[in-house]
Amino acid sequence: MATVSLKNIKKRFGDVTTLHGIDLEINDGEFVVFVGPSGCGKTTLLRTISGLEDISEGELQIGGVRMNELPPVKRGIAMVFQSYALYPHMSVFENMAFGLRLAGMSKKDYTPIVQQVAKVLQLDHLLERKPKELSGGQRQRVAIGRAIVQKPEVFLFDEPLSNLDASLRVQMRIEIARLHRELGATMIYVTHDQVEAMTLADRIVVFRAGQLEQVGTPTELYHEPINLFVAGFLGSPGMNFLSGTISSIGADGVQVALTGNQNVTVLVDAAGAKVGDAVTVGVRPEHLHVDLTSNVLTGNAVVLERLGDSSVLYLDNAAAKVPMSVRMPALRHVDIGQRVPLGFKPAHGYLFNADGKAFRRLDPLAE
Ligand SMILES: Nc1ncnc2c1ncn2[C@@H]1O[C@H](COP(=O)(O)OP(=O)(O)OP(=O)(O)O)[C@@H](O)[C@H]1O
Repeated sequence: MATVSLKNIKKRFGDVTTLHGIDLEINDGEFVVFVGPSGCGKTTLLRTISGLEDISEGELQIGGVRMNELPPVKRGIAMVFQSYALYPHMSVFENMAFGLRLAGMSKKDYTPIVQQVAKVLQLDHLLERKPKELSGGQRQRVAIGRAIVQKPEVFLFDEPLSNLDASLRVQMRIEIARLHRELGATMIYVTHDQVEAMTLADRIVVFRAGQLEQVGTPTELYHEPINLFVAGFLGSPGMNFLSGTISSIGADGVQVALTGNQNVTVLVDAAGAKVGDAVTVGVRPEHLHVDLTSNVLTGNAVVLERLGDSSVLYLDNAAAKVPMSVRMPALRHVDIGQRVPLGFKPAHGYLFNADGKAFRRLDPLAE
């Protein structure tokens, strides 16, 4: 059983505290993705789990056994880094076999293991090559293969795909998802890539300044973020935020008077709110449409980005601090400077109080 249990984990570098008491239970076989802004402690936490960094306070258990004092090789984990960290003078075969050889396994015993994993990763025809004779994607497959041959119970990935080009990233992402299914191992994965987080994770952990902000399935975090920070962090382009005050509260939702004489209704549970409260309305770019006549917001087009499969239009709006983004059909044309009215359904809106805490949405998965 490779559960990973973090109990009040703290990490200090000298006087500076980087992790402020992390509590997290990861299930056997679960795929957990860590996300958060640069410097929030994701890599540090991964390194404390692996044993590359000491834990200043708290307890780490893997499979129910305390790991704090054990060296990395005794923890049943393998780590894959962004930089691949392959030995340049060794062949692919030797790189993949390195850990097994170090553990004292004979060549006769490790050769079939390396060959079998190389086959799964489509590296079998490259075993004699040196890392410099490989593409980035092939090198990262060697690094992953080197981890797999050790049959770890827990894989730790630190931005493993960030050095690859876009199409290779997609291929490798699919490969990692397949490996997770086939190996059934527990995986902890750090990334800055929204798509990797949303598609690979059973659960996503959002970090902020050395603390857990929210833990949940990708769907929960996307549709029911607990606060403005999580709402703004997941989604690309990010959620639009519009400031205003509550003008009425009824059974069909909360009405908000937005800056700039715009009135919208958002379908949320208004517990704790009262008329006159300052609030922030959130709307995702994909939920704003030109043909909707409810909750109309009007903006002046400033930039139209054509992405091929769709376009993103940016508009100035009196209630938004930064230009609002709107996902548009690929070929729709909008002139820069044109005034564009956009509506959204009340069920698609989000509402946050003055402290940034989200009100509970009444129909979070509404089409
Ligand atoms: N060895 C170290 N000594 C001192 N401070 C460190 C050390 N390693 C990390 N830190 C600090 O700890 C904080 C967290 O760093 P960490 O690399 O874990 O962040 P991260 O969330 O992984 O960031 P990124 O997404 O940019 O990789 C940073 O402020 C960093 O400067």
